[in-house]
Amino acid sequence: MTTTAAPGTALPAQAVAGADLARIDRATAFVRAHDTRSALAELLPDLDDCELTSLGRHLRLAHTAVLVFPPSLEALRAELAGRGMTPGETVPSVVVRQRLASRYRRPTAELEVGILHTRVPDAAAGGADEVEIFALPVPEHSGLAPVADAERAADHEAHTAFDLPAPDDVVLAGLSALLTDRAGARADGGGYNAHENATVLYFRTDRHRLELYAAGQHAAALSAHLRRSAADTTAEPADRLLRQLTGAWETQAIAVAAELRLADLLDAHPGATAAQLATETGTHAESLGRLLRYLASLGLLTRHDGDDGHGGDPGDAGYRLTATGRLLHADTPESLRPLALLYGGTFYQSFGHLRHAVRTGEEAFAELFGEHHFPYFARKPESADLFDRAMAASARMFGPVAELVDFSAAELVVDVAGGNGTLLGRVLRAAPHLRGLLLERPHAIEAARTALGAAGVADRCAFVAGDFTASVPAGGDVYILSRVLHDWDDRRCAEILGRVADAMAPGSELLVVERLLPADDSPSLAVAWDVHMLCNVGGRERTEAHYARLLADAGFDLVARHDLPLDGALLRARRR
Ligand SMILES: C[S@@+](CC[C@H](N)C(=O)[O-])C[C@H]1O[C@@H](n2cnc3c(N)ncnc32)[C@H](O)[C@@H]1O
Repeated sequence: MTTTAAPGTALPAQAVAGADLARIDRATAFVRAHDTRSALAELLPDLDDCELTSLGRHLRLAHTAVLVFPPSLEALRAELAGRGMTPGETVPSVVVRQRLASRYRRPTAELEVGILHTRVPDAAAGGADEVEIFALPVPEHSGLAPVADAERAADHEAHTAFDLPAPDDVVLAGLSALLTDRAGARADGGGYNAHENATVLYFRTDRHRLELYAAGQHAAALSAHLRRSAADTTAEPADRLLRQLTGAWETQAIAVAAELRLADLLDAHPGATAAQLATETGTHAESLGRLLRYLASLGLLTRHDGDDGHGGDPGDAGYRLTATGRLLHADTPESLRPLALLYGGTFYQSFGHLRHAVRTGEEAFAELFGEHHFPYFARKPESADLFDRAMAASARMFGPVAELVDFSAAELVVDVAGGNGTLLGRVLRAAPHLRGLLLERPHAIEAARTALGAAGVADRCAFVAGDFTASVPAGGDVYILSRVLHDWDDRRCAEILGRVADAMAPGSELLVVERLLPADDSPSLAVAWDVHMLCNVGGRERTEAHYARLLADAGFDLVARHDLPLDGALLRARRR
């Protein structure tokens, strides 16, 4: 199935998508707002002042880069001209084209990626003055819309480039080591470009992709960098299996860090030692030091030797958060702390009974705790609250929904089993004319009312305590089922979809948010979550084709699919 916009949401044939223009504008704004030093500080927040100063001596901000999908290069040039930008000649891309071909298993001939370099008017002094735009034209009916959707969601190719005004092998190797060992970046390939006589090294951080561009050939630094890039996939089988067998230890180490609020403490006291953190948390200093070292090896913290600069006693080491570790901070928007506590707590216990689920096909959770997880959590307010917050923790998945769907003609959106209202809140904030209705089990209604109150939209929202297998409120223009169907087997899904279909008028739209199992062997978080559903919920993850069948049987046509962050997907279905 190709991705199509729902009726009423189609863009004029020759318009560049708003999401692409917004990304070009962000890249341009970055160049306008940053000199080399501030760009390094923003992109590599784990480095201290001294390290940033040293990096700044060797690097110069060169450009920011984005990949966009205009209907044609002419349409893109017209948009850029409107922004006072006149790109030079379009140069064919080799690297990005190749990466897209292997990522989406498409022939390179289908992917005519061009590169446009354009100067940025009013660029900041001491920084870059250029944006590099990779453009893959996606004319109507080209069949490339799914590639565009997936790339817009994942942003694999956006990067910021720095060049080395005075490159040599030693400097390049040292910069590469600093980025990987200290700044939490991963080596992400690179190469020698004989046409330009330049060596390019790529790095990926949790937030972004960086390029180091050095004139000349630096074979030793490049081959060390490529070895680091390949390290993950070339590990010995026994080494890889041993690492996998210790996965449960990682879950527990992270859960203990979350419980002790180490991220909150390290955010307030960067560089704190094990002894200082032990005093704050009332723990055993030497043992906490060993946990901190493990967390650093997992990439959640960076470790700094004591002030003598010669290694010192490990107990004197100070610790700082990486971007990954910061996600455990309790007050970060979209904090993953609740998920760490849930996966290291109740769901950890039930995963210990996975063999029961595999032997019998019944969920291990119910075998261990005596009931299905929804009634179990409902009886325990603290656990129910943790579950709601853990669901909201992956709300990054919902980010693009309000942009992808045109709600302008809708008046009422009904979120069926909307949890604590995170998605509905985002939709209502994005469309101020819209009213919402959230259907939930009685125990979850208060949490939703509070969360939507905090989001400032509760006055436009009705809260209905009910059971979606009995009935779903009628009268909505758009209905949402987010991460609901994966909780149930096909028979129960048919029942839920039947009640939703009963409530909906012909032609109205149903939005389904789920992780989709890939139809092939592509990696996806859905594969692991499918086992989680088996073990803990009694549901399953499904392929797009499987959802299409369930929807069709309940009276819906699946009309579009958009990829979302965190391997999520938005399926758009129309009531027949
Ligand atoms: C996995 S959560 C998803 C919550 C939210 N839609 C989201 O994406 O964050 C599933 C929700 O289904 C709700 N639920 C379970 N059984 C229900 C029922 N019979 N009627 C209404 N809601 C139900 C649960 O309370 C829970 O909040």
